[in-house]
Amino acid sequence: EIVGAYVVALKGMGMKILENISEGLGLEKDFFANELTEDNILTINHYPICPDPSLTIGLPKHKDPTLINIVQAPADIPGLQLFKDEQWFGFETAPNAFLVFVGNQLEVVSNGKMKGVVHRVVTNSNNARTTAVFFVSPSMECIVKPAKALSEAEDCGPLYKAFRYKDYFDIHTGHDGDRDAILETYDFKI
Ligand SMILES: O=C(O)CCC(=O)C(=O)O
Ligand SMILES: [Fe+2]
Repeated sequence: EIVGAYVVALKGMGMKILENISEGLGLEKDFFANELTEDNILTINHYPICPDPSLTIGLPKHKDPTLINIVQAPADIPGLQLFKDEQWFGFETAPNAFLVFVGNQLEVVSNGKMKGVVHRVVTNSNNARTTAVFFVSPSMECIVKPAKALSEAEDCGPLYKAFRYKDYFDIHTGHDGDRDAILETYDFKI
């Protein structure tokens, strides 16, 4: 019952965030209120205490295969790291804050205006860490492509090819979210 209410609230928050993003991108407010956001999954990740964090990683380097991910993580136990300028860095979060990650599908739909964030989770030797991650994804049959309004408005044309989400997802899971493998398959031009 509680998880059900939590998921409904997360979906509502996700759609609100996407409404604001569509507005920021200059798209209609309800641009994402369709099969682009139809598939929603709540996962719980548990990272046990690791005696020697140099030997193992919690979650390897990846970009999320979704439109957005909403992460609730304990503020006082570090773990998440972002990859920027060829290096990893951790960051602090506020208590009870949600982290919103841009996934690959939002990168495609926004025609590259928003970039999927490369991240990983490291382990630590002092505390176990548990996080809740809500995935907002297209349905498997959804055709994902750059929003026409964006590719036409700037004369740059679509920077990504259209694809069926299931085809993308199968490659993503087969390559652990490896960016290059996905870019190669879809001939992304960036
Ligand atoms: O557990 C976390 O801190 C992040 C998890 C994550 O990146 C994911 O599930 O895609
Ligand atoms: Fe992730």
